[in-house]
Amino acid sequence: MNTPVLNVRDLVVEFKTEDGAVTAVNKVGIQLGQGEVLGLIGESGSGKSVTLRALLRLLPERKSSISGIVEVDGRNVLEMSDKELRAYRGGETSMIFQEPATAFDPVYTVGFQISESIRNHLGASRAEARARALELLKLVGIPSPETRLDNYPHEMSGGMRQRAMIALALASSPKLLLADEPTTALDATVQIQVILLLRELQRDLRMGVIFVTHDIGVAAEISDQVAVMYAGRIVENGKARDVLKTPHHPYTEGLLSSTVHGAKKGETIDAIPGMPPNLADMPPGCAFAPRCRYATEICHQEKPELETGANGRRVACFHALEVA
Ligand SMILES: Nc1ncnc2c1ncn2[C@@H]1O[C@H](COP(=O)(O)OP(=O)(O)OP(=O)(O)O)[C@@H](O)[C@H]1O
Repeated sequence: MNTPVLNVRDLVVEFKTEDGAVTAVNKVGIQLGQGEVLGLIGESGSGKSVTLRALLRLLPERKSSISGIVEVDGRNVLEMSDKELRAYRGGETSMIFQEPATAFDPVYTVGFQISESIRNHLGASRAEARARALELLKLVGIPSPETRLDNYPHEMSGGMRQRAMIALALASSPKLLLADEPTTALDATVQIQVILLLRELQRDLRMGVIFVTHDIGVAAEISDQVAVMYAGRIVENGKARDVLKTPHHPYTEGLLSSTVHGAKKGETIDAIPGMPPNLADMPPGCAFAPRCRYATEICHQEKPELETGANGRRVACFHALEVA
């Protein structure tokens, strides 16, 4: 791997709930090189969003705890002071969301908000920041950017707002971009355009990107490496083309065959029977065992570790060879 921009080790996130403590993210490790895209996939509730939020320490402080190592560009985010965190969020690391309304304040123009971010993070003058904001709107392919600079968020279409949010995320020249299903709310053609745009920007700007998606096709399109999450753990990780072509974990295999069957967002995945476990009541062995057609006795008793094999592929399954 080239210079690592992100090094995550043993990341654990616990929430205090009425049912007791639940571990939403369990010993997650991620290595991401400069200019590399990681596609993070898994069913709803598997811990993808919580992982991204943990990387920005955007979790309810009193109701959650984070431990492990999160190094961005060599600095441990979990040890940053409040002041350092304010500079880091939307600075070295930016995030884009499914719904741009979460990123923009409705009472200010888009241009003003992008300029403010440039001024805060890069210390530019007002005029410089506005000129750079204009460049960014052009870069993300917004037509008539001079006019659009003075638009309020609600004056833009969904696809355009999404592009504007990407411009906002790029305002600080981040090293790491976290994208949480940024195209799910868009219709299919706009989705493809936004994904191609992100891919192009990421290559040109050499950013590390974590891209969360339900959609295996999107993951295959955009990712260099893929990590598959199940019940808070990474169960498989490796080069995108290897993992998506020959999965070694039964869960990845199930996700892939459900895509082949044409399951769309919101449809039940018929290739994987049953439901993910309740985090407050986890089975003693492998969390996937109750739904797994390969499961044997050991799977119901012991948790498989994430083992590294050939080509850097990591898999947590006693039956990985059989699946492969
Ligand atoms: N503030 C919270 N308090 C308690 N539990 C939480 C909190 N936020 C998330 N969780 C739990 O953490 C688990 C992981 O949630 P997360 O949102 O990361 O899943 P996800 O994989 O991103 O799903 P989706 O694709 O639906 O966004 C879920 O079981 C969720 O209920």
